[in-house]
Order: sequence, then C-alpha cells, then structure tokens
Amino acid sequence: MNRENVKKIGIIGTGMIGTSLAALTAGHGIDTVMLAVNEDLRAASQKQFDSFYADLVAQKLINNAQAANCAKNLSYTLAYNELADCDLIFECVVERLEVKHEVYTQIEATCSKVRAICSVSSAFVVDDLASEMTVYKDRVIVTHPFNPPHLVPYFELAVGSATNPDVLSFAMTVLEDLDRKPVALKKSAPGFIGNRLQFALWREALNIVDSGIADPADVDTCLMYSFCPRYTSIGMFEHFDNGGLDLNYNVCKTIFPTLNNVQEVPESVATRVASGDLGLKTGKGFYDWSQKDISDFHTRVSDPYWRFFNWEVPEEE
Ligand SMILES: NC(=O)C1=CN([C@@H]2O[C@H](COP(=O)(O)OP(=O)(O)OC[C@H]3O[C@@H](n4cnc5c(N)ncnc54)[C@H](O)[C@@H]3O)[C@@H](O)[C@H]2O)C=CC1
Ligand SMILES: O=C(O)[C@@H](O)C(=O)[C@H](O)[C@@H](O)CO
Repeated sequence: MNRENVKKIGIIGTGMIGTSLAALTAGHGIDTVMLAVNEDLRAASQKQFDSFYADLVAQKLINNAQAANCAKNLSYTLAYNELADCDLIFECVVERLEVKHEVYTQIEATCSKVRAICSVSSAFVVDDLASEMTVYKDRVIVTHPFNPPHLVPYFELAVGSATNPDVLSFAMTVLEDLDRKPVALKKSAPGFIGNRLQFALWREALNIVDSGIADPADVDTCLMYSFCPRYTSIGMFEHFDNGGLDLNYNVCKTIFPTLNNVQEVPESVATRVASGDLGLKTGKGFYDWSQKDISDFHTRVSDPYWRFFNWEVPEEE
C-alpha cells in the first residue's frame, strides 16, 4: 500500500459495507476509524470484522499474526471529531438521502482536512447527495462497491457537477492502492453501471416470478447454472460478438417488446417491505431463511471472490 496518498481513513456507518471496507483499509495498513451510532452497533461491527479475518485465515490467504497486525489499524468512535484528521471518508450509512445529508453536514462542520467524501450509495447521484452541502460540495464522489468490497475488486466511481477533478484522481489512486478495480463513469446515472445492469435483471426476474413463469428458486438456479458464470471470464459484449450480432438482432426483435419496463417498485418487493419481511435480517423475504443453511449461504457469498485476493499483508509493523 502506497501510504503517501492516504494516512487515515474514516468510515461512517458500521454495517455490511462499512465493516467490509474497514477490513480492506485496515488490511492495507491504513489507520482506519469507524464512526458508530452506538456501542451495540460498534460491537456488532467488531464481531463482523473479526469474522471477515477468520475467513481469510481459514482460506489460508493470511495467517493469525497478519490478521492481528491488520486489526491494530482499526479503531471505533462515536464522535465526529475523531474523524477530523481523515484524508478520506467513506460514507456508508443507510440508503436514505436525508440521513446521508445529515452525515455530510456533520462532516462539513468537523472534517476540514478531508480530501474526498466517498459515498458508497447503491444508486444516488452525487448532485443529489451533495445538494444540501455548502462547504465541501466539490469533495463528494460516489465510489460504489459490491458486497463485500474487501473481496469484490470492482468499484464504480461517479462525480457530480461540482466535484473537483483532483478528487476523482485521488479516489481512483487510493482504490488502486487498495488492490481494487475502479472504473470511472464517463457520465453519471442513478445506479451507475453495475446496479443499472443488476436492477434491469432484477426487474425482469421479479416479472418472471410475478407473472407465474417460474418460482424464485428456479430463477436463482438459472442465474447460478447458466449464463452468470460465463461473465467471470468473458464479457457480455464479447459473448454477443462471439454469437453473432445477426442472431442477436433477431432475438432482440422477439424478446425486447415483451420485457417488463415497470417504473415503480414491483408489488412483490413493496408488499414484503410493508409486512416487515425484509429478507435474511428478518428471517423471511422471498425465501424462508429458517429453512436454509445460513452458514453455507455465507460461504457461497465469498466463494467466487477468493481468487481475486492479492493483498500484501505485513507479518508485523
Ligand atoms: N448491502 C449491499 O449489498 C450494498 C450496500 N451499498 C450501500 O452501502 C450503504 C450502506 O448499506 P449497508 O451497509 O448494506 O447498510 P447497513 O444497514 O448494513 O448499515 C447501515 C449503517 O448505517 C448506520 N447509520 C444509520 N444512520 C446513521 C447516521 N445518521 N450516522 C451514522 N451511521 C448511521 C447504521 O448504524 C448502520 O451501521 C448504502 O448506501 C447502500 O446502498 C452499496 C453496495 C452494496
Ligand atoms: O449488489 C451489490 O453488492 C451492490 O450493487 C448493491 O448496491 C446492493 O446489491 C444493493 O443494490 C442492495 O441490494
């Protein structure tokens, strides 16, 4: 890790993404401080952080001494003034614009040294994120990761109309130094690249289920055992060039008029959220998680990504 670029990173939000980012930055020798809302959430994040490193040791990617060495780089706080000397801050709070705005107001009041305020938002564009800011609007950028970012190399970066170009190059350099694969969008759009693709697929997957074509488990079987593994070694544009665009033309003509283009949140998601069936975290979503092996699921979440692990983790400082 070239620490010339960044000495201290702040992470606001101690959930799935924030804690995984902390594993990444602490694992690259960077002094990392996480801001938690309360002691319970701090403890939960510390437990998750330790579990990420236990998995890395179990995969024989690092040893216990290296894991202990990385853990030394992580600290927690409940106060913004502990972030005042951060060079970069990842904003990883809940995907609600008003909450993110509150966080940026706190950052503007406390963190004068920060060179980049990096939102991990799944969809909000920077101009909406920074809309209430008065001082550091030019330092806000989206650095959207995929879960879990300490294992998934790809990040997509998007700027706003006021973002200083130096902030983009700084964020790109920091993410490259963190052994990530950052892509800078030419033009920003809600959901960037990855989530626009993923949610176009998700909208059609929901349509297939809601229109009675197949059940969720069958759609998941299709995704896991048909074309998705292909895209771990060739790209979609490569694939369709390979198959011939004349064929592609004919198939587009047949399928495109029938694809779903709903603009609202589909009923099958809205009704579950309304009834509190939020998925694994409440025990029920599209699946009844009491009937599934959750430890096996967590193993399967990480399995495709161990091959990307390439950190140089020192044995000792
Ligand atoms: N879960 C995922 O697969 C991915 C999520 N994201 C994005 O990451 C961000 C966080 O999502 P998750 O980690 O999944 O959510 P999460 O619910 O696991 O964590 C959210 C965190 O925000 C904290 N928080 C809420 N209000 C706060 C406040 N006012 N000040 C400080 N902390 C506050 C909560 O305590 C919690 O630790 C969202 O913007 C989401 O769109 C991005 C990529 C993937
Ligand atoms: O899939 C991911 O890890 C990211 O693209 C996300 O932003 C999350 O999936 C998010 O869309 C919530 O499902």
